[in-house]
Amino acid sequence: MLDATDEGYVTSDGRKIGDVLMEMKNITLRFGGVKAITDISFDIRQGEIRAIIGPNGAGKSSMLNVISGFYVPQEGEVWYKGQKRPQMKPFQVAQLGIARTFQNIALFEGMTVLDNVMTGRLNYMKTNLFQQALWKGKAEEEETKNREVVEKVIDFLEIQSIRKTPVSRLPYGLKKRVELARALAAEPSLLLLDEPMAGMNVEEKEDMSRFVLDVNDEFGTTIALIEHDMGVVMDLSDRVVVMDYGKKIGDGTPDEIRNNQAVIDAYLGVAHD
Ligand SMILES: Nc1ncnc2c1ncn2[C@@H]1O[C@H](COP(=O)(O)OP(=O)(O)OP(=O)(O)O)[C@@H](O)[C@H]1O
Repeated sequence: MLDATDEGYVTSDGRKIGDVLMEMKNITLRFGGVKAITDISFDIRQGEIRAIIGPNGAGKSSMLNVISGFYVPQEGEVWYKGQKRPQMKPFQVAQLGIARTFQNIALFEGMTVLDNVMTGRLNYMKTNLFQQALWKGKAEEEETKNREVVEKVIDFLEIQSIRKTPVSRLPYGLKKRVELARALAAEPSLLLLDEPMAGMNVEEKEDMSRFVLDVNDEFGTTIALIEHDMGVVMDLSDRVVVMDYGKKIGDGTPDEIRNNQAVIDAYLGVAHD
């Protein structure tokens, strides 16, 4: 077991993981008669890479959607930065510094890579057209800052050469990287990745894994991800939550999860009581 105190813990590769950033407390989510999540609690700590895994239909996407504010659970509480988060719309959650990517790429296909990444700055564009006319200086300052962040992200994710290319012309793996760039442009405190490697070939998966690790390392961004590829999850994550039929059946380091009998049974399809 990790010796996670209130102040955090140190990973096997020597990274310092800090205080609790987000805490899910006794979350239950139902769709009519279907219980997608049953009484699940776990936390996400500052600076860590936290995975949520589980077989098909386990409730992973539902959980990610609760974190992002898209679904409101019938029971339980979401705590963020030490405060109970009230019921919020997804755009308000985004304003709290939580950005996400989607399982099915959700980019503006007709727009260039640069323009797509710029949309990640929308929450920072405070001046409207009227204000821009009145305070040209302020609007220019804002624009400069937005461009700076966007260019930094584009450099970081090595997509300079395609910055003017319409997204529709890009191969799948690069589209996924542009989605990551857009989420990063928001300078999130918590980055949610919904199956970042889905549909990728081995080389694309290796690239994406490297970028996820680099983002965490370079910007200190806390990352929560759901992913089907077990190899990727075990390599990338500091701690893993395992769900099965809407319940939490495991929570720990990749090594602990590998040796957890309930997890092994769930993946082998052992019958439930
Ligand atoms: N919008 C919805 N309406 C009704 N039922 C839903 C809805 N979304 C999910 N469910 C049900 O909730 C359960 C959990 O689904 P969820 O998509 O969260 O699982 P998952 O672990 O992400 O699955 P997968 O790995 O296949 O994407 C499933 O039984 C699913 O059918």
